Amino acid sequence: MKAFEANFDGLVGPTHNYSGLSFGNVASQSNGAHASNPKLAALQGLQKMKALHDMGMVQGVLAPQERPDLFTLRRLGFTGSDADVLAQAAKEAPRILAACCSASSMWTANAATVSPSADTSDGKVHFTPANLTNKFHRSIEHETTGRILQATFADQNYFAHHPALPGVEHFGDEGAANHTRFCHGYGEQGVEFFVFGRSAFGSRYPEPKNCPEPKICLEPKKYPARHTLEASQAVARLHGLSDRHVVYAQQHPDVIDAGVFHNDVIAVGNRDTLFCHEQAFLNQAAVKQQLTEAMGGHFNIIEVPANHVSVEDAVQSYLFNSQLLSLPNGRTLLVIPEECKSNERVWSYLSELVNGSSPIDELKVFDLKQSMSNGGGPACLRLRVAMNEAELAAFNPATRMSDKLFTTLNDWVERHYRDRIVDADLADPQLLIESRTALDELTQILQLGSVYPFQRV
Ligand SMILES: N=C(N)NCCC[C@H](NC(=O)CCC(=O)O)C(=O)O
Repeated sequence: MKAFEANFDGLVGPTHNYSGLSFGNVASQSNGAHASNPKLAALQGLQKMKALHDMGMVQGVLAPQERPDLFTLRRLGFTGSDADVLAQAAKEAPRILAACCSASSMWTANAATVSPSADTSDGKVHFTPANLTNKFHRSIEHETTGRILQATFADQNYFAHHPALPGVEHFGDEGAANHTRFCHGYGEQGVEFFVFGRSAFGSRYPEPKNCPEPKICLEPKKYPARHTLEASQAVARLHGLSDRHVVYAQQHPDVIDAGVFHNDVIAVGNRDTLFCHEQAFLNQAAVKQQLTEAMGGHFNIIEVPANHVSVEDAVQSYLFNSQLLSLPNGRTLLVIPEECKSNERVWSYLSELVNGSSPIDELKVFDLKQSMSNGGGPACLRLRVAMNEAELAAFNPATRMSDKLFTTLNDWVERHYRDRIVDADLADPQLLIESRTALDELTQILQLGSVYPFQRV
């Protein structure tokens, strides 16, 4: 049976804004005071989804979340009417209000970890929503994310859904941004590659068996390591993966400290190819060896040297936060953000790459500035789900990109979204009403059912 790798992009929500919420994410920290344009952000995302659909790729849409998140604000003791809760939070705890208004669920690379059915012991596609514990504004996403995923991949004959891991730092899980599934064919047994930033139990307890030596569990010195080895091991266990088809690697602490807060900012993989920076991983030579062996010796590694592209250039341009796609015509495409074009060292490297003998045949550039200004590039915006034909026929067809859905969603954005949001707007009760009205209509368009807390009271 044929199999494909689908991309499910997160639709940018109506409250998309820059609040400087993510310590360790350079773009987020530097753009916190800027006004945002939610309408433009959503339209930019839809453009990319449609372009991939037009190229014959399987493209899906994952709905945004209910923001402002009144449910969480009430859990934190803010009371009264919705307007009272917003006013009280704005007055007493503006940073908590900002965190409850973030549209950060747009970056669906962090929505979950997905294991295709060819890799799992029960032969189903497994989803574990990421608990995203390291950042409060992200830690409130996973329950609704789980409901949206279950409404999108509902058929239990083909899809298995797990709850997020325990919401403590020991099991910090950032989802597919730190996970790559390599394979020789999307429908064949693959190799699942988990990248972690630290080991949570590595200090006082015996080293986890997968930590080859004590020094591997070095802590980053400046920025947080959001994802732990133990979280990755738990997901591999839950998904029923076989040990010899799983490889773990630690993100080099120095690149985390340079702003690589997820592995997909310094590496990307597809089928039998890994495209990464030469300083991405601790013990990179051993990691490459393990991957090559797990892939039966047939594995391409495009390793970018620091003297061509520095880690700083990689973080500034998001060169590796690109989508590495096998097109239906057999060619390999690299989808990159415009920032790659404006960085001359990166652009000259890429020009050599596609004109040389590398597996990458062509480039496609997108303007994703609204998302990029918060540290999210092409790869952040999508969750990859490899499916065979039976699974493709089983997922919610209303979420699959088409000419009709593209028109419907563009019209929906034009009608419901503001084109400017600044901090003060987050407490505006009118924004809450606009957001809920939009999302209620969206659950009809995507046929999701009542996935939002405001629909379930
Ligand atoms: N690389 C991947 N896969 N995802 C990018 C996530 C960016 C997100 N930014 C934010 O959440 C910024 C929100 C703000 O500051 O308003 C984060 O740091 O988690």
